[in-house]
Amino acid sequence: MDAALGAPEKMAGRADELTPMMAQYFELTRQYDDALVLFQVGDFYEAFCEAAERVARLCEITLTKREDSTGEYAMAGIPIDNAESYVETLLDAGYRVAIADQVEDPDEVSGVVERAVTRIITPGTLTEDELLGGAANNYVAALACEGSRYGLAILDVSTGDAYATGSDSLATVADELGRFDPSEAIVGPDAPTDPFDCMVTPYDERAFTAEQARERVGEYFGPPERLLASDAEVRACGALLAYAEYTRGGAGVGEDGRLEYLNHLTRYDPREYMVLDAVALESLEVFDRRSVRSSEGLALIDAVDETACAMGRRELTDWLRRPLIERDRIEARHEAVEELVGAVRTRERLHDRLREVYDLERLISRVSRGRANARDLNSLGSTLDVVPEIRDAIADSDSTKLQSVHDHLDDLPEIRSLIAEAIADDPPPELTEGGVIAPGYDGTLDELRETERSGKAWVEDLEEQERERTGIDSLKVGHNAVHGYYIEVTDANLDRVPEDYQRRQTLKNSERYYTPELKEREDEIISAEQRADDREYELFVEVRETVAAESERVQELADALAQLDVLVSFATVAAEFDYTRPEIAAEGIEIEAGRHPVVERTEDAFVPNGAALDREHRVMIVTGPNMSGKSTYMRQIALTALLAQAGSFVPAERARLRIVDRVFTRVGASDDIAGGRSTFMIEMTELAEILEHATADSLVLLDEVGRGTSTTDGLAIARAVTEFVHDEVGATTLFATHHHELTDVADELPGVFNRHFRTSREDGEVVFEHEIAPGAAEASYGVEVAGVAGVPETVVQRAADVLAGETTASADDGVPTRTNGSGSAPGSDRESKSASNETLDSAGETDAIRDRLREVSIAETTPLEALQLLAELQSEIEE
Ligand SMILES: Nc1ncnc2c1ncn2[C@@H]1O[C@H](COP(=O)(O)OP(=O)(O)OP(=O)(O)O)[C@@H](O)[C@H]1O
Repeated sequence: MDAALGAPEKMAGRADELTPMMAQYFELTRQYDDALVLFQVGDFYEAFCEAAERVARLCEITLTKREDSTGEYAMAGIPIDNAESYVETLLDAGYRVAIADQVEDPDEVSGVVERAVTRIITPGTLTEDELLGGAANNYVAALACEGSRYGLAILDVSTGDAYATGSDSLATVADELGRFDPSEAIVGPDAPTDPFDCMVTPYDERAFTAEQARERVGEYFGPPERLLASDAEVRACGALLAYAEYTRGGAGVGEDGRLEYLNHLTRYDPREYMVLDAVALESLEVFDRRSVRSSEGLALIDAVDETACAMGRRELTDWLRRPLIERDRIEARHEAVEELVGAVRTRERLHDRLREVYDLERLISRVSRGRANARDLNSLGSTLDVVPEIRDAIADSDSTKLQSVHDHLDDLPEIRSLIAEAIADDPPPELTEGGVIAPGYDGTLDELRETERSGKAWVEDLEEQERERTGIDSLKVGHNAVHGYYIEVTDANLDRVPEDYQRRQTLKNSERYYTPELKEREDEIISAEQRADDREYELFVEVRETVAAESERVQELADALAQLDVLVSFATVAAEFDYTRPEIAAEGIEIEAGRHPVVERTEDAFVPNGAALDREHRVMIVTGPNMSGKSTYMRQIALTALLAQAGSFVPAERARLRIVDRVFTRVGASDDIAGGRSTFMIEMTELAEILEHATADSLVLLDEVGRGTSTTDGLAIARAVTEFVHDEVGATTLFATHHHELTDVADELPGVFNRHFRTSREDGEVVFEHEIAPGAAEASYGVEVAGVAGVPETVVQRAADVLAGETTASADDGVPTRTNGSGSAPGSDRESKSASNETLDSAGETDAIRDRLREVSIAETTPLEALQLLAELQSEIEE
């Protein structure tokens, strides 16, 4: 157990003697023993004992100590005003943070102020806007297991987005987690933690019991069996709701403990969407640009994001993460986009209006949690104000999708006018200091403000009056926070001070007075002001509760606006970058002049390429030198399918696409040095996954499979995989390879065909044309590309010599030779130059090295070990 968590040992020993404040701290640390308790003492959040040491070290703040009659305790304090950055540091270090606020006004109690945990901040349940990076969703997940069935629930506490799904396969659960990428997870008893890539903690087992879970799900979403498919799902959902309530620590939770803004759950079957596992999302660079290949930091989402509001951006993320597989739904989106592409003015108007839309999902969540201020309500109000115009703009649309959005655009008229009438125009962020309620909304408040105003006006006139009465021209009337109103007279005029003046304060060169009447007015002003402020707060809370009661309608509106924003965004991108509406077909992938949506933005002269695959031509072997464009081409086909199924138009002149159930990728291996898995091992694991799960409806991208091992093994594996994919799986497959021998398979298997990337030579240099053409490439040009990439000339020349020598030598060795069309490498003019090559002929040495290499088990060798071996072999040769 981490010593920084739970009740400090030092206090446990003398629990009965602790001062009342420390006793409170002790009790809270005992109760919230899985979180670091930050305990409010005035303007600071304090931690004590081991927790203080940990906080001080992590947050780099000074460790002090507190001494009282019971002893000395280490103490570290975080200033409340900028607690966020410190809390973030603690979360990053893997802690949950329980915030224990003072829940009583210290001025109003004698003795120790009551404190309570008002929220527990955890990575997956953040709602503090400052800590949430921008518009993106932040998810917490729960996994439960019942027999062989897994149930997964996912929730964004800041927006109320909730999902549930289930499967018999842990791999499917892992794929779904790959889509959502949660930042925290809780797991039920018996549920595995290995599919998670985030902070995972077991949580109170009781919350996972069927009985408790069923009850809780019922409270939020109605009868569980109407919504969820298995007990495992119910248990995951119930536990997740319990956890979300727990982290709210009672604040902003309804009377019955409910989080009122959570009232909609999307239950889906993983099979309702195109499956995109974490490997595919990463290698296609859908959300993050991780590899060095794609240019200038753009991911797919950046290339197609013209959304106007934060909700739209989140919705777009969701559509790209879960592309559809139902033809009708896909075509409904295309139809809407088509209509918006054609209606330029409407589209622009919609975009402009949507920019005025605030993040309703987060606003309503703040409203329900009792954390919204008057500015938030005004933001909600101004968003509702633009809804009628948005609704009008699509009122006459033909598209059924736009019509359905239209029907959900409810501007909540009563809430809109309530906010307009009740909330002041430019309110302060605080709620207790007045200025939040508009004049005219409440008679009592207006009277109080009038009393305050007329009192102040009387005071303002007083200076002039008293100057006249006393004849003292320099007399001043002023106010300060400590002494209130006063009349100030300089020492030179003290002899003219009237009798009814009573001394209030003596300054260096003057005296300050008050009169009984001034005092009376002052009391009136203060009391009216105080009562008005209290009244405002009371009214505000009433308004906020009325709005909270409509959270479900606000969420529906938010959802409609978000969908519209994505459709408008797709249409804007389509118009600006010349995308076309894909035709959804029963069979085949036919693309004319297709482009890579990201690379085309950064490559000045992007060369469009087509593709034609169908049942008779289902496996395309793509050859061509390094850098000729193979990877770009394969990804562009997958991205075209993904975009089309997300509902977007696609970057091509024409596209006819079948629906794909899953995209598999095995492209570019990255070393997993920390995990101790070799490149080859990763490659084979991913390959195994593909071969096991791909179906005839899948799209499979294989990039240089078999690269991490010897040429012979690599070729053998590549060939076997091609045959298996062709014969057994039947998936539409693109296979980029440097094994030219693989292109021979096209002659043997009917569904396999060759394409290559054209290159030409200009002044002895390779020129990449980036154009795909029928048939196989002639050779790989690897050595020339090394030259283009800046490898020193001597090395390139040496490589050219070795290559020529090897080609000759290998024929004698029985190692497979290149069998491209002409039977000789395109650099055949080099062969004569390297006739005197000496490297590969000292037989004994070569044999010894070969033997050692043969003994190496590549699958079990880490990159570091491989480097070591290489170094040893090199030194042997040198000796
Ligand atoms: N159709 C195209 N038009 C213009 N430029 C392109 C095109 N396709 C690719 N490129 C450019 O060529 C570069 C190399 O492309 P890519 O990585 O796809 O080549 P490759 O053949 O897969 O290389 P390797 O065999 O080394 O993996 C890319 O960075 C890209 O900028």
